[in-house]
Amino acid sequence: MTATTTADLVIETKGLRKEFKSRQGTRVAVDDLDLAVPRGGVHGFLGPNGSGKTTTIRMLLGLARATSGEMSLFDQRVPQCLSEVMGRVGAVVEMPKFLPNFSGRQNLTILARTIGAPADRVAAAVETVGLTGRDGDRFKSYSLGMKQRLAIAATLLKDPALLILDEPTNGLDPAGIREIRETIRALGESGVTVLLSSHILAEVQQVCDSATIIGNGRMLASGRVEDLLATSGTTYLVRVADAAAAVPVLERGGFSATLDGEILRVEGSSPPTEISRLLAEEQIWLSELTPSRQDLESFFLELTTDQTLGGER
Ligand SMILES: Nc1ncnc2c1ncn2[C@@H]1O[C@H](COP(=O)(O)OP(=O)(O)OP(=O)(O)O)[C@@H](O)[C@H]1O
Repeated sequence: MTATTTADLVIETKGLRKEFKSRQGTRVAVDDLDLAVPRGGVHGFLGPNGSGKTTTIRMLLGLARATSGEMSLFDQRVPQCLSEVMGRVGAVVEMPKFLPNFSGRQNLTILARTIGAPADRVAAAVETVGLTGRDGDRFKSYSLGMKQRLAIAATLLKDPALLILDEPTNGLDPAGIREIRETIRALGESGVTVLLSSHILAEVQQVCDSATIIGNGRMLASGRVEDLLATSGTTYLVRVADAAAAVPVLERGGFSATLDGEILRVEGSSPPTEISRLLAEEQIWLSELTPSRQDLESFFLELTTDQTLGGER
């Protein structure tokens, strides 16, 4: 990861810890977490269920008290300076309470008035989340994905510099998931820093520029997504007409290639464009070249399987 100065960090935690005490004992939900979210783009906060993502977000937003450690938003200590920075932070941690019989637009207009945001932000927010055309429909007629997008639109009314979204695609169908992901991507590109919590590696891979992976409340890895994936040594699935002929070509080029039915599993440290170049030189044309999903996921699993999730300690 390239060196990042504190001033470039929108979110920073140092030694953050959260214990929940019960009659059964002490549950450590967040354990000595150093989180560093750079300014701009989408930062994934990736971890299996129960790994401490929501608890961390709740602490950052002043909704839960940290047992120990330090937190800053925009270089200002929180929760001490929360009132000074909250104007720049939008968050969707759970579905806000919208009025079911009012339209999406009416709900946003009421909210804009309540928080003193200019009325013209409503149309802009509706457009950003892709609800234009449906904003006049009653909230209660919205699909879960539309409700989620309205929740994001509500946070945009105050024109935040940082948007914190906790598992925004949970419970959505594939079309809803795609729409939310596109919205998040667009927000990241527009200059807003987005912290996207997710337990889905593919989601982080598709949407995020950088990511922090946690397991059992502890940081496991952090950095640019492409660097994290490079560490995992991606396997590529390659389909060509004559797979047997392709094996020695790839091996001469420094890759290891194994035949798996009609598909070649190709591994190596060079970029995938090198696979197509080597094969094309021998007049072997690719009909498919895809990163092996299983291997990308196994990286995540490798990091997280030893974690006894949510165990008492
Ligand atoms: N109020 C609470 N009291 C006791 N334990 C809690 C409380 N809130 C969270 N926990 C525990 O802390 C751990 C971390 O939970 P958290 O909700 O932060 O994880 P998460 O990564 O957000 O998971 P999910 O994706 O399932 O929401 C879990 O073991 C959870 O059971």
